[in-house]
Amino acid sequence: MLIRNATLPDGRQRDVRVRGESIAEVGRDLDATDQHVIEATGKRLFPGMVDAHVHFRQPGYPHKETWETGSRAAAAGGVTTVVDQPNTDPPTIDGEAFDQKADFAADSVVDWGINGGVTADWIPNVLLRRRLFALGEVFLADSTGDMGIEADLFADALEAADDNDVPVTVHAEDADYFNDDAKARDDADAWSAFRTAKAEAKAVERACAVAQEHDTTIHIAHTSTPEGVDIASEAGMTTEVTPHHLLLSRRDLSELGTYGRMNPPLRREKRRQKLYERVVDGTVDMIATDHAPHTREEKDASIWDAPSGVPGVETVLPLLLAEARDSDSGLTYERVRDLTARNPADVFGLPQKGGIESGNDADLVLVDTTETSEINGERLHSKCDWTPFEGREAVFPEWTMVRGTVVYERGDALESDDTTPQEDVFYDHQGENVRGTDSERLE
Ligand SMILES: NC(=O)N[C@@H](CC(=O)O)C(=O)O
Ligand SMILES: [Zn+2]
Ligand SMILES: [Zn+2]
Repeated sequence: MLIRNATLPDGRQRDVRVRGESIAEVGRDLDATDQHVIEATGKRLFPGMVDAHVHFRQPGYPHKETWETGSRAAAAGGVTTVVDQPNTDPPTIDGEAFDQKADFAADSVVDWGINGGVTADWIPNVLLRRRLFALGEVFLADSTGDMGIEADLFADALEAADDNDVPVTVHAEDADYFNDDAKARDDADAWSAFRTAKAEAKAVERACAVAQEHDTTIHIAHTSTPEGVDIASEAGMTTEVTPHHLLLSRRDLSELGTYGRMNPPLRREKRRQKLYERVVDGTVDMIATDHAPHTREEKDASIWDAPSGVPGVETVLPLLLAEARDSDSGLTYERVRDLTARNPADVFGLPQKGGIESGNDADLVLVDTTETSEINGERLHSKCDWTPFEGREAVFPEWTMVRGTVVYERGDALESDDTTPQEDVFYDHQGENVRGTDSERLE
């Protein structure tokens, strides 16, 4: 197969030859004899996004999301690798729970990794011998799933992970710095007033100090404050930022209500802008969504009773591409590529992912950045039929390919002879564990 005359993120126009599951050649005027040609003139080709932080909710909460619906949403958003977090039921804290989740993940149309969780009941020796993507998110404070842990356990977990060469990701909030005065309020902003920016900064500081004591590195999940990013980056650790912390702030809460409740919470507009600067200038390593779907029924509660979390896996790359279209944002297409593909692949050690280079997996996304459309929650493919980004401009993929197989084609991008609107199409494809296959499972 030959993808002809695509514009790469750095602006070069190239043909890309896909053979089997891999990119065979990137060059100019490649021979198209006997090739299935996909015309890409005037369109941009990106490496598929590696989203290091999603919650696909199976096993345990299939009414919120399943591996089928979550991975379809990923594919429709140009995400070709997802990493699932451990706060499922059962939590992914032992070998059996890992294996059970891996069986569900077989429904995924995109490639995947599974993280292992840390609680007082975890079985490190067994868990760390599974093909884990990483240990984490290790919850330093309670979030959805109530998996918050004590300081001693964090240090033990770091040591165990280090001994097994498994990366560690951390949900860094410290409940000692939550502001109980906010509990007297019942407006949506009370959640942001309660889970303070300081609670994040303090937890990042402590987690980084423990990592340094153990002469190892950690990755801070969903950093929501410039303070948190700076502390982590100065300590030599890596960070991710979510699309909601990048693009939304406390100002949006009057409209979002409990649909804007997540952990860590939305911050003041000033902080959001400083976070954005750090995403632009390279201090932040990657964007990850923390895709955390909950149903409308669950979200329609008081600010203290509603569950924390917002979906994001289908809208992240489309939103970032819309930002990159706007030259005032400072965000370039190359930076978007680094934040969504190259850096997560580097940080988590996936040499075959993250770039349009010969030899890499053919994980590709074709987009037409000359046009935007408005995000509409009901048209998204997650079970969660709402989004905090309703109405925002976005650039959705025309198609998404995972290891050489087109897994998704957007309906209105398909050629059609009549005027009836075409449905989006998903194709059968079995995503693989990016850490290795079942048959290679270590015992
Ligand atoms: N971010 C959230 O607010 N919620 C996440 C858990 C988490 O990432 O902390 C969830 O699983 O719902
Ligand atoms: Zn978290
Ligand atoms: Zn999370």
